[in-house]
Amino acid sequence: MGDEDWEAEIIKPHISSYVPVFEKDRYSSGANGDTFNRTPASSSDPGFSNNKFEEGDSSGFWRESSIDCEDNQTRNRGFSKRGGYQDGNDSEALGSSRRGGRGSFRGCRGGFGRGSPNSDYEQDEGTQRSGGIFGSRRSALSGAGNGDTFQSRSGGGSGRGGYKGLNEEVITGSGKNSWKSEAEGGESGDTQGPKVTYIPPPPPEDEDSIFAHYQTGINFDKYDTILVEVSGHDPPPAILTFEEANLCQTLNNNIAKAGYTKLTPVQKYSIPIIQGGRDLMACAQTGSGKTAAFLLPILAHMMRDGITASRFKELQEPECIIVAPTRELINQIYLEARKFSFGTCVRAVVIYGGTQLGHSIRQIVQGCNILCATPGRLMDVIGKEKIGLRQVKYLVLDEADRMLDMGFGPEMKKLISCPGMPSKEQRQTLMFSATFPEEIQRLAGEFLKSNYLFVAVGQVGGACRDVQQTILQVGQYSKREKLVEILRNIGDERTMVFVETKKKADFIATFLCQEKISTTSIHGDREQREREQALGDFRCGKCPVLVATSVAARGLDIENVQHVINFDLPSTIDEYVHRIGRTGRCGNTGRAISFFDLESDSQLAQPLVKVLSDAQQDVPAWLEEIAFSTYGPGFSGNARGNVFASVDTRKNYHGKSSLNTAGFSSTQAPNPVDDESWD
Ligand SMILES: Nc1ncnc2c1ncn2[C@@H]1O[C@H](COP(=O)(O)OP(=O)(O)OP(=O)(O)O)[C@@H](O)[C@H]1O
Repeated sequence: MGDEDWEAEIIKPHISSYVPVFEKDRYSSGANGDTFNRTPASSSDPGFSNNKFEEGDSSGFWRESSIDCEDNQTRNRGFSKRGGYQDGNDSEALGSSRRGGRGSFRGCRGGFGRGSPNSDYEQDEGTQRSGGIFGSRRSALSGAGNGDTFQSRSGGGSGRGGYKGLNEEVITGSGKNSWKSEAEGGESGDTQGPKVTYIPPPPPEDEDSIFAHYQTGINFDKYDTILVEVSGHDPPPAILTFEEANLCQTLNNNIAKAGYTKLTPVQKYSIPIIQGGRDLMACAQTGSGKTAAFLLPILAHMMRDGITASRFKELQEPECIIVAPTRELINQIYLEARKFSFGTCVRAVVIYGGTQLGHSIRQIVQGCNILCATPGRLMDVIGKEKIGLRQVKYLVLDEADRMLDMGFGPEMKKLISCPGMPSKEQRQTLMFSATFPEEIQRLAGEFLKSNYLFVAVGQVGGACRDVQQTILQVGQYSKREKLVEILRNIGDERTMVFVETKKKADFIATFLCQEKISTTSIHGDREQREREQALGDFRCGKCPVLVATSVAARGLDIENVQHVINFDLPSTIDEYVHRIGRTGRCGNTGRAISFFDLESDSQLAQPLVKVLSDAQQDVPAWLEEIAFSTYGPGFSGNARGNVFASVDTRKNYHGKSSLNTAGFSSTQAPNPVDDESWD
C-alpha cells in the first residue's frame, strides 16, 4: 500500500471533517478564543458539531486508535501495534524503546513535518539566499504551496530521508545538501506553506513581572539529602551558599528579587564547575533549578570578563548560545536569562521557529550577548550571516539528551562544525538534563573537552520524589471515561494531560470541552500563536486543563501544576520522567496518574517498576507481574545495583558519593589524558 493509500485511509469522514474545520473555524480565522473552553452553546457551533464525538462510542476515533491510526507513520508501516518502529509524523513522542529504540529514526520516511508553521522564509528580507555557508537551499523546495496547511503539515513527501524533530523543531535529511532550514519550510520538502507572520508579544518590561516567581515547596529543604556524585578529573569543591559564588552585586540583587535564598544541589555543584571554566554534563531531577545553575555562572563570567556592548550591527557575535528543543522552553530560558541579567549590560535575545524570521533578525541586530534559540532558527540566522560564532565562549545544550539524539544530534553537529565556531578546546560546553542515557552520553564526548565533569544529582533519569505516582490499568476504550472521572474529582486544579499524538490531543481537548471541562491544547500542529495562547490560558488558570503531546513534556515550568495525567503512556521511560516532572517542582508536591494499557504498554512495565521503586512509590502487584513476565525471572524491579541508575559512562573509576550538604565529595575519573579518547 502506498503512502497515498494510507493518506486516503486516514481521511475518514469523521476525522477529516473534524480537524481542519476545527482548526479553520476556531483559529485560522483569527478568532481570539484560543481555547476549547466551550459552553454548552458553543458546542453547537458549526465547526464543532461536525466532529463525531456525539457518537460517543468506540467506532470513530477509538477504532482508529486501536490500530494507532491517528499516526500516519504507523499506517505507512502497516504495524498494528506499537513495537518496532518510530513514527515521525503525527506522534510527537520521542520514540525509543517501545518504538524501536532511540536509534529508531533510521527508518523514518522523512521529509515530514511541520512545513507550514516554519515556512517563514521571507522575501521581504531580501534574502533569496545566495548559497551562504549551507549552499543553496531554496532549490531543494519544489511544488507550490497549496494553502492547505493541515495537509501540508501532516502530509509530507515520501522518501526524502528527513526527520521531523518529534518535539518541535525539524531536521531534514542528513545527506549531502539535504539540510534545509525551518525558515524555508524545508521540513516537508515539497510544499512551501504560507509565510509565517507571527510576531510574539514582547517580554514584560515591569520589574514585578520580570521577577514574578512561585514559592518553593515544603520539600525544598529535602533537596539537601539527595545524593550527589561528581566524576571526572580534579573537580572544584561545591559551594553551599550564594555568597560563596562571589557574584557581582547586580546578580546578587537579581537572585534575591527572584526569591532565591538557597542553592539547590545542582546549583551547588555546577556553579563552581562552570566558574572554574570546566565543561560539564549535569543530570538532576526535574524542577530542581538547572536553568539558574548554568545561567548564573555564565552571567558572572560575562560581567567579569566584559562583553561586546550592545549596538546595532548586521552581524552579531554572541558570547553565549543556548539551545533547547522546543519553542516554549527556549522562551522560558530566555525569560530567566533576562531576569538574571536585569540591570546589566548583557543583552539576551530569543529566536525560535513558528515566528516571523524578520522579527528574529530584528531582535538580533540590536545587540546579542546571549542567544537563546531552537536549532532550526539558529541555523537559519547563522546561514543568513546575522549571527557569527567567533566570540562564542559558552555553548549550552539544555535537555541535552534530546539535543543529541537522532533528532537534533545531526543539527548540533552541524552547529559545532560551522565556520567560526570555536573548537571545543576554545569554548565551554555545558549540558543539562534530568535524563541522560548512556549512549547519548557517549555521543556527547564529541562536544565536550575530554576532561569534562559529570554531576549526577540523585539518580540519573530518576523521577522527582515529590511527585506521587499512580499507575492505573485502563484499557483504551475506558480511558475517556476514566479521564473525566478523575478531572471531575480534581476540580479546578491545574492538570496536564499527555497524549501520544497531535490529533488525539485535539480530540481529547474537544471531548473534554463537550464534557464542560475548560481545556486547551498544545501540540506541533498548532500555530505558534495558538500554542502561546494555550500556554497563557493554562498558566493563568483560564483553562485549568492542558492536553499536550510530548512537545510540552520537557522543561516547562508552570506554577501550580498539581496533576499530570498520562492518558497515553509515552514510548520511553525518560519521556515519562520528563512529563511527570511538570508537577512537583522546586520542592512542591504533585501527582501523576498514568493509564497503563495492557495492549500497548507492557514494554514499559519493567522500566516503570524501576522508576517507581527508585522514587519510593507504591508499585502495583499487577505491574510487577507484567514486568516479570515480560523480562523473565532475572528481573527484579527493586534491585538497585547502583544507587545511580546511570552514571558517567567513563566509569572506569570507583564510585563514591556524598550527601550534598556534607560539603563535597567527588569521584575521580582517571586523568582524561590517559582515558580512552572519544575524539
Ligand atoms: N535556588 C532556588 N531557589 C528558589 N527557586 C529556585 C531556585 N532554583 C530554581 N528555582 C525555581 O525552581 C523552578 C524550577 O527550575 P528550573 O525550571 O530551572 O528546573 P529544571 O531543573 O530545569 O527542570 P526541568 O528538568 O523540568 O527542565 C523555577 O521556577 C525556578 O525559578
